[in-house]
Amino acid sequence: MTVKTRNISIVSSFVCLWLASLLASDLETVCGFILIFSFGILHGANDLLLFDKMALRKGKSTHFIILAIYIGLVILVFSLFLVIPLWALSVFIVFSAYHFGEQHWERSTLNSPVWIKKLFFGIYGLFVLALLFVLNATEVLQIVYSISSYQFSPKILEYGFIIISLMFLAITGYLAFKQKNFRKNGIEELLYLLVFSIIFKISSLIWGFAIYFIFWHSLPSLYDQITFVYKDFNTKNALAYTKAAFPYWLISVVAMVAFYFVFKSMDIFYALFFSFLAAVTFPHTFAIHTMFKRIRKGNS
Ligand SMILES: CC1=C(/C=C/C(C)=C/C=C/C(C)=C/C=O)C(C)(C)CCC1
Repeated sequence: MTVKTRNISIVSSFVCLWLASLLASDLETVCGFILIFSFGILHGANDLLLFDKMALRKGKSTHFIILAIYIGLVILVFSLFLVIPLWALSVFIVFSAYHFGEQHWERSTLNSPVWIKKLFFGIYGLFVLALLFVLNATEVLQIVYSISSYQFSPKILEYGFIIISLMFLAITGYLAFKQKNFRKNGIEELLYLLVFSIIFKISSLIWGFAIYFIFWHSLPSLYDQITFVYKDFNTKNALAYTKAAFPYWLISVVAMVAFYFVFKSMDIFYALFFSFLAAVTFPHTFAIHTMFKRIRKGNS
């Protein structure tokens, strides 16, 4: 994250927190979905453009091969949510955690072996998600039930939170001990975690998730993707990115709205929505991971 995007994230979070104190929880959820459907979906809608840009061989046939693999993967993951929902959900949470951690920490100079960095990205993301889940346990378990038909006790989330917190303490302790760079930003990062906890505690699940997902993940990611594809971030390039993403964004939003109106049940909608999010998240995580690798190598 750059200093500029981070400042935007901090200010927007406090504005949303203030909104949370004004809005009824149902309205918060509607606003949360509006944010997720706008910037959230947009930040993943150009994965095909990224894959095309990063492909070693360019051309129409490469584009169609990438498109076919992409569609195949999305259908496969979506189907896995129907057949083995708990496994699919667990893998989705681990992938998402890594993806959130990578976006948050990619720009900081951690001089550790690659595997420690990767482990740290994953544990950091898991810690943020565990905070969100444990502070909104009832709502989370209800959605997990609509996805998987398993009714877990809130204790599971509490134990999960304790285990992940211990892992997080161990790895941050190790990095703080080993690295001056890491210690330098430590207090600032801890304050962000405190801000996330307050947001997750005060907001409803979807609003809390949307605040983190949009302002701490999607907007910084959009900034990185636009800079990577068009070499510079400005209004013209942001518009070009949005134009390229528009057809994919529209298909996703129309599909989600159709799900809602066809099933007219919030439970089924949640199940379909998170399965859909997971299905597009797998190729997205891979696209962004490859993009960061290229940026580090200095060739885009
Ligand atoms: C909030 C939430 C969940 C997890 C969502 C996650 C993990 C989303 C990740 C999205 C990503 C990584 C998008 C792409 O960038 C559950 C457990 C499904 C159900 C309860 C509510």
